[in-house]
Amino acid sequence: MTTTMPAAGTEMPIRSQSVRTRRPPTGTRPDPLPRSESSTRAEASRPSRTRSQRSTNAPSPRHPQQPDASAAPPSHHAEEHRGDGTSTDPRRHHTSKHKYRTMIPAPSGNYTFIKTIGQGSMGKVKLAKKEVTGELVACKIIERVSPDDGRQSREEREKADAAREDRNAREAAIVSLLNHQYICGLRDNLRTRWHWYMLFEYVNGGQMLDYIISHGKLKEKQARKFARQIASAVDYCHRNSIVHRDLKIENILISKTGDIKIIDFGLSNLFSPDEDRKLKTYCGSLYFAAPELLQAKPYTGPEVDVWSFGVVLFVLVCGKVPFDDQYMPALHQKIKKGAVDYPSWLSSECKHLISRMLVTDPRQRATMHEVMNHPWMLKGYNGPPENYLPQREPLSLPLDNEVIANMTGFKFGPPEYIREELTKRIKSPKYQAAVRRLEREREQPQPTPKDVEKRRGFGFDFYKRRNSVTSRDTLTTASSEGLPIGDDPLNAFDPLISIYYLVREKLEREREGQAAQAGPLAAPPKVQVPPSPQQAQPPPVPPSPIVRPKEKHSLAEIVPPAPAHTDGGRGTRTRARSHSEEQTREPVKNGLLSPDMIPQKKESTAAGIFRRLSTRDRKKDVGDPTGKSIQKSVSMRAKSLGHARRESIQARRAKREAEAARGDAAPATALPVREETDAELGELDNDNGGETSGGSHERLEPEDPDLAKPVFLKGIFSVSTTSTKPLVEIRADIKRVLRALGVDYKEIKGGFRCAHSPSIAERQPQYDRSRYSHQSSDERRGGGSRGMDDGEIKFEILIVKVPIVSLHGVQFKRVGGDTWQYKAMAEHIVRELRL
Ligand SMILES: Nc1ncnc2c1ncn2[C@@H]1O[C@H](COP(=O)(O)OP(=O)(O)OP(=O)(O)O)[C@@H](O)[C@H]1O
Repeated sequence: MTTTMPAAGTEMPIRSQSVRTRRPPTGTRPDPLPRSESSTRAEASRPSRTRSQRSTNAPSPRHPQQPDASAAPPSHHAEEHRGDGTSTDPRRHHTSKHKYRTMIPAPSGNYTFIKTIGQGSMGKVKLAKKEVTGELVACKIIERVSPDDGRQSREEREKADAAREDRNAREAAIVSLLNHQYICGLRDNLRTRWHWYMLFEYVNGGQMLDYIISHGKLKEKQARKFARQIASAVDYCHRNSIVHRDLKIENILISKTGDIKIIDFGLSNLFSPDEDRKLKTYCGSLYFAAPELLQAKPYTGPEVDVWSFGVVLFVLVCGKVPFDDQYMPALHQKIKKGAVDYPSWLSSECKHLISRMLVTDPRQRATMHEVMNHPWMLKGYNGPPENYLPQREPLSLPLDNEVIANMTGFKFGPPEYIREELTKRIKSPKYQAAVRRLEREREQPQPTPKDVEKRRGFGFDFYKRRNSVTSRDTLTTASSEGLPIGDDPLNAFDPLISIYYLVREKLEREREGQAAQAGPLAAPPKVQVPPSPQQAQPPPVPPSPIVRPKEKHSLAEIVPPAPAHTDGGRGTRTRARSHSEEQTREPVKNGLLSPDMIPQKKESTAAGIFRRLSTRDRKKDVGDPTGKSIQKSVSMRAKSLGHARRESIQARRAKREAEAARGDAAPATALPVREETDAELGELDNDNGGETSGGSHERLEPEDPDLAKPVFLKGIFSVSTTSTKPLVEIRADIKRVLRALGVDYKEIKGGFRCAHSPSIAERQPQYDRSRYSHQSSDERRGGGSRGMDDGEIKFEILIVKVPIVSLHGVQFKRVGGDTWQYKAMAEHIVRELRL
């Protein structure tokens, strides 16, 4: 296929690792510029607006995906003052204590910031509340302009800013189109003169990383549940020609229902099956980066996600990364060699799956199809994970103008050009041949369940190495149907076609939403599309209504007459099965489930997950031969909600008292969920969580009695330890340990906000740019000194109150900084606390 489209392969280089080269302290040498910056020169040279134009801060309402074209990156020397009293001079802006506004006027309504909940290399992530509805969102704030710190010339800064602008627009465009239950959804998107504000659904169950720090590795059954959800989301992306490129444990959050949500599409891009449109940006976290990225080899896309997914899976089941070294060149070598030490207690199936994903030769590496159909993934389920891809038909002419007009954010060019290119692709012999092949398949009689099993790989010998794989079928069979990418006209045939589908589906969703708001009579009936033979999978099920992942489920959909663990049995495209895996598997406890009980069902599901997560095999922890398993002591004390429920409160109390009297460690208790109310969240000061004075001196009782109050547990996964000690003592212990470890802290409501700059000896591999050939996260962001000092980690320690039983728990939450340094510090603190 000939093309001049800049869809894939001509992307902006981004960064190499997000574990994490932090911005160097001001005054260090400038980072080298990303390699392909030249392609954004046109963007960089875009004229800045006049003073009067610039004074209009709030953009006009527009399609959320569509950046505010009027908010062009400002001149670096512009200075002006906004209506909200903050200076818009970039230089002042970066030094001002009050960097960000307290409210943002997004297209769908105003949002008020509550507090900072995360810090990435892009900037801060703040919890915000929509004024009208009270909905909580996570607002990712990305600066558009590098500060003038004297390290780069004006021209260099403008080039870097222009490249960053493209990447931000692409991230916003991609996340606004994705619609998947395991991908964090974009609620709103606003671009002002100085910032992008991306408002995502707030994922409030905590980070997967925190859970692993608290509890150690997961049982394989639990890891499988998460792995299937990750596979579902990744396959959905790949089939839409999108590669994430930054899959890592930090980018997996847990929702309140105990399901995963993938975040951070800041490094994602479109990919093409065409050999001549391979990607060339070497990005992602070093620990999770595929060896071909370290070798700067061009790649198609999906294969690098498969590698990172393999590392994530290893972390889930082992509680540590498979490749680790304090010395970065040695770490590089380990990754390139791909030699992994598998703990003896890992099942052979799990080992085999990971070893297929961590194959250094990308042509030999498992495809998503193989991963999703691997026996380990299928164990306990009737089939591979559902990818929740909507049903699609091949494209035909004429094309929809409205859809084309909304294909923005990817630098595809003007609508007429997109139309022309799409038309070319649809008329191309390759596309037409693919459509004919699909039609032939559809005309064939429905395959028997046995046939389908064979096709889906049940009969595939996963334990035999495939010797005869070609580059093409290895790299391109990301489809869970087994159709090579580039041969399937419906999925990942071409990035332009994929985006056309995604935009069309988004517009349909919006129309449906509007119709639903207008009332049930106005809502058009949903069309039931019979599945194609290709879509039909065993076991055969009666046709069900089409339901999108995020749509409300009818009672019938929520409570299917399916047996437990049946999520995968009906094919990867059968949208009727759009309820979550957990919902499917959760048995109906009695026959009396009524529609108004459905929300409670979700909560009980969450509790169920927690129960399963918490009942880990402690013996296996002890048997970790590597001695590196995370937080052994903590997990040894972990105890499940199931246990908590089974034991009477009185019995537990008596036991605790006896243990306390003996001086034993108190058992950690898995906790029922209680969400913070909006009112509680609102009590926290903006950005400082209600913090008071610095913690350089110890007070047994904080001056503000409110500070001493524990916060209620938020989410379901994060309590690392519990203690029978009085709250005052726990606080004093924490302060003692923090001081001993040289951690700066501030008391905030319910706990401590901490910052620490690890010593050289404490540091995980540091990414010395003079030796590391890839672009850093700083470069991804376009340079500048925003963010934390090199090596600094920020985290919170919250003392949470365990409802029902009178225990307190200590919860850690990374706010920013290197993940693995944070992990090491959190483990150290917990060890020292000896709760
Ligand atoms: N939707 C969300 N809900 C809750 N917390 C979130 C959400 N999105 C992000 N966060 C928090 O903010 C942190 C940083 O977010 P994110 O990874 O998107 O930013 P980033 O600047 O791209 O980071 P990185 O440097 O890792 O690329 C996350 O680790 C998480 O703790």
